[in-house]
Amino acid sequence: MTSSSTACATSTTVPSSVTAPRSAADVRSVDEHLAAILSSLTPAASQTVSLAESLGLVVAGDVVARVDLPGFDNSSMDGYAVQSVSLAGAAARPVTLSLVGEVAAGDAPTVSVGKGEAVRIMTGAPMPEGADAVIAVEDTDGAATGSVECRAEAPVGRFVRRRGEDVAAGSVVVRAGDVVGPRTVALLAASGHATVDVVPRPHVVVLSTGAELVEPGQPLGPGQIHDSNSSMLWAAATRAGATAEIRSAVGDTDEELLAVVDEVVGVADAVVTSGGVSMGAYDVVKSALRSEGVDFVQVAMQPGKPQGFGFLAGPGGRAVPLFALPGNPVSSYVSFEVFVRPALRRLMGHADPVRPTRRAVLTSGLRSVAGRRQLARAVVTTGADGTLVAEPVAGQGSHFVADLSRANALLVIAEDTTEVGAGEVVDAILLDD
Ligand SMILES: Nc1nc2c(c(=O)[nH]1)N[C@H]1C(S)=C(S)[C@@H](COP(=O)(O)OP(=O)(O)OC[C@H]3O[C@@H](n4cnc5c(N)ncnc54)[C@H](O)[C@@H]3O)O[C@H]1N2
Ligand code: MOO
Repeated sequence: MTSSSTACATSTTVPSSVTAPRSAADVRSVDEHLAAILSSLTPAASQTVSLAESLGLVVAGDVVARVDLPGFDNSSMDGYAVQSVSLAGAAARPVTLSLVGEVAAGDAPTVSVGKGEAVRIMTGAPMPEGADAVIAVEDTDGAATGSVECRAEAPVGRFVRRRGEDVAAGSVVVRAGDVVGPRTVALLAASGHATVDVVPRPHVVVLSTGAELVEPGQPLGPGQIHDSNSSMLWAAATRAGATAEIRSAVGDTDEELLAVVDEVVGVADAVVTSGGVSMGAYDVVKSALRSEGVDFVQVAMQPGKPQGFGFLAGPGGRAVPLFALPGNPVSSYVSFEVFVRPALRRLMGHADPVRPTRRAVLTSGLRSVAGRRQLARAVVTTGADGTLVAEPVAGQGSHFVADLSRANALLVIAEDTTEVGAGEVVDAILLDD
């Protein structure tokens, strides 16, 4: 593997900001580290995908309607297409019209409607020539042949859906930057599109390191633990909109890790590792990848202090971003939320890739280390008056997986705050989309 300093990609280049000057003692603020990551990434080149593959993706260019919507004047009711004048006074004294034909949805009408005549018509069927209104079947005797007795008037345009009244052919229906949702898909399909140009999902490879790790479900030996970070990061990447795969946990030697990394840069648009980034004797990610273009820094946050980020040289000069997250499960998750999710959303073309914060009232106080932004796990609920209420989970240590699992929010306690009391209002990042 070559150093990323020589890497170069068409859509992703290695920017100077990745290695931008840091604050004293190699400590970066959360905002500095996030800004360095985001400014180094650009959205992937667009791809044309079927509507079935487009859900949740960002539209790459304006889309123009190929047809008018509705495409033709048609009835919004099952009933009879008539000339409005034929039914003058019908509310007071029923009027009988002669039935001259029938038109169903999907038919091309062959009859026209004159004064004193009616054509039986179904919802969505094209209006026959000459008709300018529809009387609903409920206001008639419901006849299918011969003549129909009508007991209501039908002003011009009654129950008629006009061609182009929703969308005119040639007008923009979906804009670049829109995120495809169920309603977008409906509009694209209705306006003549089977495919759409989108920014594709990045493919994320998740790698966990540590000789103590055993696959979930396997028996544990002395000192061993189940690898929970791989599943967690896979799920988080998938939830963020990426596709993701797990490579089995890697041991604690540089050679092992480098061999796996060398292989995955061929298939990954981003690599996320967990573990091996702090000060220990076996912190393999740091020791193996430092010389491969990954920058290891301390970020002024808790949890998630040790972080690595950089670009690996992939095939064809592709620069593949690598996020080296700390191994403690809570630190790993919080790091993903704070740095990796926004990065993946940036690669996917989202204009604002960072989750918004909401204001929430604390139910109990929290202490925080001076100089570090704390991202405390909490359960946020909506109070009776609509305000958000945040209950910090009991276990705020980086190993409390059960409390992490219960939480649905991260509370942001600023770097210069060492204590917040019950009843105070704090910023909360809600984690469930
Ligand atoms: N002397 C110091 N020690 C530590 C420091 C420090 O500044 N000086 N920082 C601490 C902080 S903060 C963190 S966070 C951790 C980060 O450690 P690593 O990223 O090197 O992670 P490991 O040592 O590999 O593991 C830490 C912890 O997490 C468990 N782990 C690791 N991978 C997984 C996984 N895939 N699934 C579940 N659990 C995992 C591992 O067994 C350890 O218990 O360093 C502190 N130490
Ligand atoms: O910062 Mo570590 O990530 O506290 O647990």
